[in-house]
Amino acid sequence: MTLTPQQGQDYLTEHGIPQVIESIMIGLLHERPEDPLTFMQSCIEDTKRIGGTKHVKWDSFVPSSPVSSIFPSILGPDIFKTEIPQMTNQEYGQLSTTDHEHIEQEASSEKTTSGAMGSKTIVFVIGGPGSGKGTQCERIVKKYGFTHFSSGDLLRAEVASGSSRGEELKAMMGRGDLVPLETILKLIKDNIASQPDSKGFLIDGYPREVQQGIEFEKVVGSCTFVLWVDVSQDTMVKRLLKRGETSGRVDDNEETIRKRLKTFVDSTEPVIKYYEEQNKVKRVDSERDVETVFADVEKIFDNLQ
Ligand SMILES: Nc1ncnc2c1ncn2[C@@H]1O[C@H](COP(=O)(O)OP(=O)(O)O)[C@@H](O)[C@H]1O
Ligand SMILES: O=c1ccn([C@@H]2O[C@H](COP(=O)(O)OP(=O)(O)O)[C@@H](O)[C@H]2O)c(=O)[nH]1
Repeated sequence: MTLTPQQGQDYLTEHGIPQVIESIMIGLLHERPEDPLTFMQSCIEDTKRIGGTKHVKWDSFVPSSPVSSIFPSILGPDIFKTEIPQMTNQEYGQLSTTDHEHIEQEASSEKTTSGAMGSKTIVFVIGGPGSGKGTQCERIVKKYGFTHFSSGDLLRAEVASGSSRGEELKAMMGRGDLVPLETILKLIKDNIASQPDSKGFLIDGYPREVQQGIEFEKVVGSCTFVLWVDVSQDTMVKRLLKRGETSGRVDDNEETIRKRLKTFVDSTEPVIKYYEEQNKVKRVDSERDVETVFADVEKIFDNLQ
């Protein structure tokens, strides 16, 4: 069969191949491994594990990314005639050179947190919007004394602080989009570092996408298990609309709720699959009343003691 150049290009683009190859090249340039073939092989395996080429970002194969902005310029913007893949929400590309340098410094200092975590318990609490994550976390904190960080609350505090990023973050959250990985990871990492005596951490509403989990485990520490607060979409919508009557949240409205549910299905459900493959997921059925759900949560945490 004869293949026109256009058909060839379409085939590659449809399967997300140029982005993956570019990302692998960026990873190779950053890491310069002695055995590049093994490195490339593990990038392909990672791509399969995170659910396919569409989940690969430009810095997916760069440990403690983001890296220096020199990489895109080394490769040139038109390799394979595609755009250089940007970090989530194209945020990285919009930052200034000074921001890039600052983030790079932060990324290297992030590596130090990892050792300090030792064998502390880290629980990722995952579930759709309004599934009851915060409600169960509150009870876990009371009974088991863990330190609770809600990623959404950290972002809302950042917005409320009036920082320069606040308005941008507010707009992203108002649309039900995910904020850039680096932003939320830095907030969580700094908060964890501020609690050196904690016996363990509940990270509520994070990771929202597989790459967030991978980066967290690289720079902070290994996740002990994932608590999956599972409930139907109908129930989530009902609870969120009810919460919206008093929460004052910009995203507790029908249109944004629909978008958040889609983000959950597209980006966060693969996280559950990723950790299920590592046998790390503990599911609770949150369709029932709060105390009945918590009775199941207690069984999980009692087993940790
Ligand atoms: N098991 C439950 N049964 C009924 N309502 C619940 C239950 N769990 C949480 N809620 C209510 O649903 C809403 C969303 O819960 P929340 O904990 O804020 O969810 P999330 O943190 O997952 O967004 C809140 O108004 C909460 O009071
Ligand atoms: O790691 C995170 C956590 C939250 N968000 C943003 O914050 C919003 C609210 O998140 P939260 O966890 O507070 O709410 P939920 O939707 O789970 O009730 C999300 O829709 C996202 O826009 C994000 O981008 N990354």
